[in-house]
Amino acid sequence: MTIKLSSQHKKMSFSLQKLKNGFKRQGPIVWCVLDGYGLGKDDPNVNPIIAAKPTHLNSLIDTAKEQHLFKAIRAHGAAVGLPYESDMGNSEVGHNAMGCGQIYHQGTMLVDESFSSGKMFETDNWKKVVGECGKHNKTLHMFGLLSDGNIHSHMHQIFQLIDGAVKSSVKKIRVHVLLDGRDVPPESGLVYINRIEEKLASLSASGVDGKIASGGGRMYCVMDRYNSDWSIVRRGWNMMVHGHVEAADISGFYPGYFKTATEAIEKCRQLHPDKKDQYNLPFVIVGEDGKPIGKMEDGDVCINWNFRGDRAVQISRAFDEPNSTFTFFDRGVIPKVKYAGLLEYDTEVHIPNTYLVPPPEIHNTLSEYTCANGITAYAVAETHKYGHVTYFWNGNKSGYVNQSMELYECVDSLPNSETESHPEMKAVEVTDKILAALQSKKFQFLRMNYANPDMVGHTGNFDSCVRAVQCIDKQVARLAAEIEKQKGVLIITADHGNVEDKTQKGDKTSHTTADVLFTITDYSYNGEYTLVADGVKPDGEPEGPGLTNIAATVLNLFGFEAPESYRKSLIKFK
Ligand SMILES: O=C(O)[C@@H](CO)OP(=O)(O)O
Ligand SMILES: [Mn+2]
Ligand SMILES: [Mn+2]
Repeated sequence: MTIKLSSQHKKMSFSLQKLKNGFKRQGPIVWCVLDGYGLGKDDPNVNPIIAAKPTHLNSLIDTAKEQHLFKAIRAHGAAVGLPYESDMGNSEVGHNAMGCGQIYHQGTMLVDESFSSGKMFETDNWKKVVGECGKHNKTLHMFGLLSDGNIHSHMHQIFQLIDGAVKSSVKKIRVHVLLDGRDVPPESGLVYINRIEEKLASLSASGVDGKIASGGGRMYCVMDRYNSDWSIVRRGWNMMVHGHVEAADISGFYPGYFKTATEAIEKCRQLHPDKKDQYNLPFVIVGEDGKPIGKMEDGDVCINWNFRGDRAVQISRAFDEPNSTFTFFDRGVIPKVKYAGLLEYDTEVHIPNTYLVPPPEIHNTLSEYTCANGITAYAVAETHKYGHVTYFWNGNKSGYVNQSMELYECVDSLPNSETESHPEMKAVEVTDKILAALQSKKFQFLRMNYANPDMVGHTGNFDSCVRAVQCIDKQVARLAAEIEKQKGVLIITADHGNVEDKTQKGDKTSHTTADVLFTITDYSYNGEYTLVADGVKPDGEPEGPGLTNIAATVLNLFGFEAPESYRKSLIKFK
């Protein structure tokens, strides 16, 4: 697929032209994202959505289909700025795409480009960080998600970093591995461990001592997001920086300190067969003398190889910030380590201080246009997805676009570990919040995210997935009833697939490449428009439709022409 890219640097004026035909919807417009709700097979044995029989959602979809206000749209691969058609969608690229109406080369693509051209290895930051490490014979530490899921990280990029470090004369590398099991099969960790161990062993031919120094599951060590649970970051910090496993994670059966990563993972699986890679207990590798082989020392360097920001921000703060602002846990004696992220993770508050590849510069977001054109906006989600409808939505910037025009609200999530047993999560409370916002009549444009289909989808548990879908079905009915009362518009879509493709065995935990639904329920619909017909591409575009076409569609519903730089609206006026 050839994709015309948005200019990365062009800034536009934000005032919009009114539609020439005078069309405009008066009521509130609500954009509801069902996170991870893809269009799957019509088979209740593999698709929890079919098994759940979501009657309210189905009836909204059926009506939209009759009115030609329903489409299946693309949410993966090139349509959201990812390098390969085999790349499943994810929340970052999906919410970026929905929130900016344009296709940008996403982080992983920018990393691939700057690694393969060799550009990154010539940058001042690379020389300052890794070059100096080689020159002064210090240890290079590297950590991140050990995976080729291409959502937070990719193995081939990790290997390219290692090769680059060897070329820059680094002689000692210590790797801290976070097991995935969420973007790749749930118990595939040892496959990736073997691959990286082989790679590290091959370095000895060049006189480089490379070893795994510590590790643990991504959802239990390091990769928290949106300040949901700082103990996850603390556990990871202690194992990676201090070579220390916390007492609560140690038992007679699982001593926490091991000779090899494989031994640690196998022990953990015996102890907790239900936990799988994502929740693997932390482990630290020790040498013959029983001492950790990869504690961080003054003068060492540490690279975070994850390119995606949400789960990289908190650990970056732990490395970068002084005690005066970092109050989340006691970091102990902090070694003077030079830290670099693969990308800049938050482009508004600039986290981390040092990064290796410039991130996508997402300009001209929908929020900038709505704020500039007098449209008041509201956003809500529970903690696990709060940043998705704010930070990702606004192009990886964490603050408000215009606080006098917007309100963002967050409902506290339950801990991750309770998602499987409480698949209802906080959907009721999120709905309560948006209903209150609607009833306040303060907002014209309201967006929200139901976390359940995605978060429960990641547990792989089929029955929990069915309950998750049934729960959001009820909540969507509550939401729709209020929007109907206010003669507003309800848009339902999803950022990528996940929940629609599961097994009874529970061994499918990842996102998918499925298309997602796009449905408009317009409670003052009078046949004035439809969506572009099936098989027809949005105006003059070579491909599509996809998530990036929604923003222009929404601006049309507000009575505006979409800006030139946006992917085309899906609306056809009669
Ligand atoms: O949990 C996450 O970090 C990702 C999967 O790695 O899911 P999502 O993109 O839906 O946030
Ligand atoms: Mn998502
Ligand atoms: Mn997900």
